[in-house]
Amino acid sequence: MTAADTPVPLTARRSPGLKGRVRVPGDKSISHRSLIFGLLTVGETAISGLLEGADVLATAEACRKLGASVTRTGEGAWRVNGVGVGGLAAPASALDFGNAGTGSRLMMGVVAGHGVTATFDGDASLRKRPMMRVLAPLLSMGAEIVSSAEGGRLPLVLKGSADPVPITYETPVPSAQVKSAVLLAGLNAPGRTTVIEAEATRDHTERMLTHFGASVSVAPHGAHGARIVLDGRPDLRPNPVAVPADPSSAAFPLVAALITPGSDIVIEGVMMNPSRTGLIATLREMGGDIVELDRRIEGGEDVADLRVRHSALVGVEVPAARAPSMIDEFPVLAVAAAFARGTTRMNGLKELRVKESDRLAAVADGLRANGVEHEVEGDDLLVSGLGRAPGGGVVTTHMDHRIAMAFLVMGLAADAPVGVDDTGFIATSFPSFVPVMTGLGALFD
Ligand SMILES: O=C(O)C1=C[C@@H](OP(=O)(O)O)[C@@H](O)[C@H](O)C1
Ligand SMILES: C=C(OP(=O)(O)O)C(=O)O
Repeated sequence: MTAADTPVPLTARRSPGLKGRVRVPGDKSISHRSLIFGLLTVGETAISGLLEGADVLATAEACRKLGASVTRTGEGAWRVNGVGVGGLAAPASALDFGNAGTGSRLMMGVVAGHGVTATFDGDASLRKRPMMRVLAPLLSMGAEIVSSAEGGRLPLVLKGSADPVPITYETPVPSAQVKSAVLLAGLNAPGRTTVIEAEATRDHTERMLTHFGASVSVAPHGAHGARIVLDGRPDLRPNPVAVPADPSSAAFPLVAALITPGSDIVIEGVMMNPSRTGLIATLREMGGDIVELDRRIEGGEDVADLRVRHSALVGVEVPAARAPSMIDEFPVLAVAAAFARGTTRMNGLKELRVKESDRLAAVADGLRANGVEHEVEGDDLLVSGLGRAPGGGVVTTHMDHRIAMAFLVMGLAADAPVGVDDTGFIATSFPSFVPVMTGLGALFD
């Protein structure tokens, strides 16, 4: 099963300066969570600005199978009537999460903390991804794996516990999905569930717990970490969610404008949550002209309109500690690095190997196909930028939306066109990518 039944290739070619104002779709992380919190709340949760991408639609369908009524009332406008913490229904058929790590792993946490059994499945990419990182703490909370593919992979049958054990869990990998799964299971545990992170990851679950009335505290832990403590069995209260624009999607027009001569664009309402702005910090260090206009609070998150102009970029070193705040942005940063002068060294990219594809390998292959000098040293990626990229390659996307979008961006400024073998998976996170980019003047064929 794939997002598109047959691959849809596309080529990007050298474009005139990008111009105009755009808004990218709602944040994927917050969209998944808004549906899941709607499921776990009795009463009606109204969501605006929901990302209507395939990943999030799969989560909506799973919420229905677990007992919620989920309806679309307009573009990005959704209503969820949930069952409340402890009230999950046993699903009558498998929960199919398609390409989505976030949806599947967060819902494993929800199921683990309820006395129901559910089958989790996904596409060929999701079936390859490690699930034991999430299942290990959930098993210690009382869940059981009834059956699974090798190594706890999907397809998987998970039996939850009606009376989960509150635990203290130190996450061995920097992963918001692992943290969130434990906290979601802990919602139905009688007592305090604690998650300790050595490196703090995106905090959308913690913020949403507070937004829905749970008692949760977050304290610093070590130099870069966090300690999160949740009181179990709250009565969550419905509260509307306004989903801000996704910084991980904004990254594509942003880098496109920086590398395409003559560009001057505005990207509206981009979420500026500090746990997500590592790319913007890095591009500014590289000399990127990114100006925040009208910084404000929308839907409980800092947002800003970003004015981005073509810039002469230079290579920089990206510290490993910054990786969690830009983990999905490395493919497009590698493209920006090709157009910079000098070497950009990106440290600590181990987690890229377990995304929709092995992104470290996929990015390296894409750079090679387009004549960009680079090296993978352990878990670090070094790109030797010449201020230009030869292009001329066709990139294998491996069912990975971010690989497809990153290399299409490269093609807008490369000497020769850049092709990607399949754009079908772009619909998982940014279904309007091609029209949004075309509206700015990007040339695709
Ligand atoms: O919690 C989330 O919403 C996400 C966490 C990250 O994954 P990891 O938890 O595996 O780092 C990120 O890559 C993913 O796109 C979304
Ligand atoms: C890694 C990603 O998503 P997920 O883990 O939800 O599949 C992503 O969107 O880049």
